[in-house]
Amino acid sequence: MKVLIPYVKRYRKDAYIAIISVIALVFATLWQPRLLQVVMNAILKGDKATIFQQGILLIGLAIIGIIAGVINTIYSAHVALGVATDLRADLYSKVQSFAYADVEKFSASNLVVRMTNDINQVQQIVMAGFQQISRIPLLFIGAFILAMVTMPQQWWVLIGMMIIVLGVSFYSYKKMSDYFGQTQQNIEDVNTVARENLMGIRVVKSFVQEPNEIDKFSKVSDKLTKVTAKIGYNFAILMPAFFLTANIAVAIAIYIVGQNVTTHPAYLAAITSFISYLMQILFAVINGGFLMIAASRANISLGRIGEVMATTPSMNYVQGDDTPVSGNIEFDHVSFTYPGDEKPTLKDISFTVKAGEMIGIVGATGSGKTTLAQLIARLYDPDSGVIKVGGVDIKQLPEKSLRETVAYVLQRSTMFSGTISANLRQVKEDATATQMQWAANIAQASEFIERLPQTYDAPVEERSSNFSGGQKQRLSITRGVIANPKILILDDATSALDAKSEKLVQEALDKDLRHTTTVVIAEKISSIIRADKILVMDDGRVVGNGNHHQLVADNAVYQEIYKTQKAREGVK
Ligand SMILES: Nc1ncnc2c1ncn2[C@@H]1O[C@H](COP(=O)(O)OP(=O)(O)OP(=O)(O)O)[C@@H](O)[C@H]1O
Repeated sequence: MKVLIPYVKRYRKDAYIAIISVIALVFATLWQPRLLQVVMNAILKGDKATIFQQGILLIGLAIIGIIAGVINTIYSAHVALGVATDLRADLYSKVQSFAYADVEKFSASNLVVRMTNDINQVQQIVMAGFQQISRIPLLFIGAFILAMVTMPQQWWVLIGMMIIVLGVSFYSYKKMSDYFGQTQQNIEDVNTVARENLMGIRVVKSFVQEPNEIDKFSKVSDKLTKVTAKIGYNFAILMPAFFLTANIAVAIAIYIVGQNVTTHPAYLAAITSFISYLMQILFAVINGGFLMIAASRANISLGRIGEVMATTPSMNYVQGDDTPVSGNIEFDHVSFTYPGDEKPTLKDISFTVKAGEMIGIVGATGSGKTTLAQLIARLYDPDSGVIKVGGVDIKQLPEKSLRETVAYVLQRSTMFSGTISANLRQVKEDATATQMQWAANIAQASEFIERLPQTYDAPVEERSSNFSGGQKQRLSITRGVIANPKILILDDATSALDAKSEKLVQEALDKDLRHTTTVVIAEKISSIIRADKILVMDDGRVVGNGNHHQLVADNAVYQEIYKTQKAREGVK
């Protein structure tokens, strides 16, 4: 909970108002039974002046209580909303500072739950805290003292009731907070299964996986139901147990005091007041318990938020001015192991590419092509060796320089929801309509964009679901080339394009991005056949480096790939 203090301090004024108003509310609540007692006594005595005077006071006190309650709710909400908004913003900034590997470590969906569900829990506890935290002890102690003062002879009823009520509550709340901890985990499991299913709904439908998916979902959902039902049973027992205890205490008090009412009529007023205080004590205990449960849930959430906040990004960029670099690439004895893996994925890789050259990367699936490309874009840092871009170690390049130099187009990269132009302007802020057209022409995207009613201002849905696979790839290539990068990496980025379109993209790249170094990862040799240099990868190593003719002549792995594809596709 310490994490919250600096955030609450930012809303100091609202917090003070919330606390002062809650004190006024408690005062009004505690004083009402006392006044009622006075009014009742006056009624019994027929003292009209006191009835009138104290009656007005009673109404005034009730109004103060209502106003204080409203003010407290408003200002508690100000603090809670403010804290949640700031915490969410900080968490989001923190995640933005993460390296790709850090995001992978937590998983994207897990981070989303922390930024939404967990922040929500914290917001609720801050709200409840400012509404209840001072109210509960003040009400509890105040009502206890006033009940004692009102009917000191009934002290044992009060103490007896407190022991039973506190005992029952302690036992039940302890049990319930365990269940609430489990619920949190179960909700997360239900979320994960549902999200995975909905994101992969096409696969689910095409493989007729609905029954299996329903089965998977039912299992996690049943677990959640069971724990929730247990909480329900506990509540079902707890509430009547509380009220039974309170009612027994009240009944005992009435029985004992009732015997004296005929001789001491003032006891009637006192017992009314005494019962009100008993109810207030009960209210304090019940609310205190709920607050404890909410606090333990929020504590779990705060722990999860704190874990993200305490993570130091595994990659840092040097600060400094934008350093323009050329499109040369150099790998010098680079090896890389994925975090958590034992064996390296890339082993001792060395090669150089001159600015403006085209380099192809081929190799069996899983041989490390994408991993190598990711290292050029510095999504990961190598375990050993040096990667240079434009002659500069990429670890010495400010992030902005690297991003401006290297554009990375993935096979399944999606656009952000918004419009096509907004996506392009994320890469090149000041992109003009002509520049967008230029980029779309290269990617063979202008034809379908210009057929859309709003052309470049056409909407892009979440995960670009309103575009076909081929259109998504063309849009991604458009985004990749819009800023005229020094290095363009196309990671299987034309796989969904027909042969004719792919050829047109290649020709446009050759013509319009003549000075750009192009790194093309492809399954098909036809996509890289014209490259200045082709790297052949096998099990994390570069086992061939040359142009197509050289490799066909002397590289066994390349010959094998070429032969297989030639037979299948008729590659010349
Ligand atoms: N994020 C990751 N964490 C751990 N291991 C990974 C990760 N990404 C890839 N790998 C592993 O690294 C190896 C190389 O993967 P990579 O994606 O670089 O191969 P690739 O040659 O591009 O394959 P493909 O042609 O199928 O795309 C594989 O064995 C893969 O399982």
